[in-house]
Amino acid sequence: MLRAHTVDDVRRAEAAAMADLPDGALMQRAAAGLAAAVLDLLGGGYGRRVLLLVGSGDNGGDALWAGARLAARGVRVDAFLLSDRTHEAGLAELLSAGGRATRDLDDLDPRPDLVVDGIVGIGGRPGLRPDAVAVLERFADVPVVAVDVPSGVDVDTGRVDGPHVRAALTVTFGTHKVAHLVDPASLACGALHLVDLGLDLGAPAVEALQPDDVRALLPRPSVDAQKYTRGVVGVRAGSGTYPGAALLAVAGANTGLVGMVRYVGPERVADTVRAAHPEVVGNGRVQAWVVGPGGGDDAATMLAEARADDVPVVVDADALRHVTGTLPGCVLTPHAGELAAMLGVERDEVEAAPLEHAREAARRWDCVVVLKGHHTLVAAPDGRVRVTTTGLPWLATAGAGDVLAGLVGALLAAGLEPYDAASVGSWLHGAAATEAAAGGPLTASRVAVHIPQVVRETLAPPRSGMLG
Ligand SMILES: NC(=O)C1=CN([C@@H]2O[C@H](COP(=O)(O)OP(=O)(O)OC[C@H]3O[C@@H](n4cnc5c(N)ncnc54)[C@H](O)[C@@H]3O)[C@@H](O)[C@H]2O)[C@@H](O)CC1
Ligand SMILES: [K+]
Repeated sequence: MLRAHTVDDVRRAEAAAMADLPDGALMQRAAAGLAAAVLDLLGGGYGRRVLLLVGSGDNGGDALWAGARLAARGVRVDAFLLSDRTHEAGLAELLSAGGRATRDLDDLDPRPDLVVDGIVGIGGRPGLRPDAVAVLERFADVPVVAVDVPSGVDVDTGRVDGPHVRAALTVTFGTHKVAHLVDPASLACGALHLVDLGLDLGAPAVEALQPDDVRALLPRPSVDAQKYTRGVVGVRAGSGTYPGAALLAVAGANTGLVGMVRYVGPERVADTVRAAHPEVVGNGRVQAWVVGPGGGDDAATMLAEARADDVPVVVDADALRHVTGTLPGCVLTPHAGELAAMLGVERDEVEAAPLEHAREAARRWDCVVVLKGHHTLVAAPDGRVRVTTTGLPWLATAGAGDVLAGLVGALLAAGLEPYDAASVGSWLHGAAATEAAAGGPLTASRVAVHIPQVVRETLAPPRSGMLG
């Protein structure tokens, strides 16, 4: 599991660790990891040129100590000091290693290979001051390595309300922070590299499933499995106007993860579904329903009928408009626009603070909420949040959500808890999209086709090491 903690969590863990360590030991670990990552990115040391942007706090200290290590490896290191206050020991170390420091923009090496953003870290307020904006603009074409977090983002919420750094790589310390995983800040981080500090941290604020976690959670048939014991999922979707949504939701449900798939909808649509998926049968008992894709005016009835069965329901698309009371045990799968309409706010507000809105929705409707986006969020009513880091921008395509709803429904019917069904479904959906795209465009139908292959690869035992 990839875990992200709040600033308070990190401060507490760092204080506990520092009580047992010599002064500055954590900063040395951080700086060593940062310097190694920068050397890796530069492809070597001697002759390379690095510009450090140094703020007043320990984030600047990390940059200076790492800069000293780089200078010792033959890198030309210029430090631009953004404040009258500078980490003194770090600055002295940089200068004695042969680095240079200035407060004058015109004194800087005009052509650095890399900028290191040590403006602010977890102690920073969101936004950047004009001097930081000016230097970033001057070197706008140079890749940036962010120290701990891209300066200017709101570390605990992932909001980006003002100017901020856009990094090619973020080297973080001790644990991931919320901003690394949650949009829109996650979009400013580039690749992530975690340097271990040996911190003892508690429960994370948000987490992201990794292949091992998905492997452990994925349902698989027991040796004496029958189709009914493996779970039956029902899909109520599609209408005369949107027959394709039914096909896609059924495609997402019918990937072999359950024993049986039922479809309930207009006869003409049912014929099309059966023609494409001959295994699919009609109405009957199910362990979970998927309701809403392409439902149009029938969505309210679809939701009421599914709810009458007293099994978990995945509520998607048109059915989301008909959610009234709480839905314990169910899963809502809105995109930002749909969630905004449900909460009575503007879409922009949801996009600016998806974590806050997903959490609020999960609390309000007392169910799991999947807020779809670049990094889809899965929020549980008890406050837990998982972030999906699989997938790619090509997945922003019509019908992809229908496939996801069907897939999550199948995992619910197979017996996963709603939080696991939603997060595992979202993870598989993203991974299947990446396989389907193979570096190029994709369509929603192709995502469904690739799900079994992703399940196969995920279930395969990890390759053994030398001792394995
Ligand atoms: N606490 C620890 O044990 C460790 C901290 N480390 C580093 O220390 C960082 C935290 O250091 P600090 O607590 O000193 O805080 P920061 O260095 O993140 O920033 C705080 C300083 O920046 C100023 N500031 C706040 N917002 C600003 C803004 N928007 N623009 C310009 N200046 C602003 C503040 O006045 C304050 O002086 C971490 O992010 C990490 O890089 C690492 O060395 C690992 C160990
Ligand atoms: K930074």
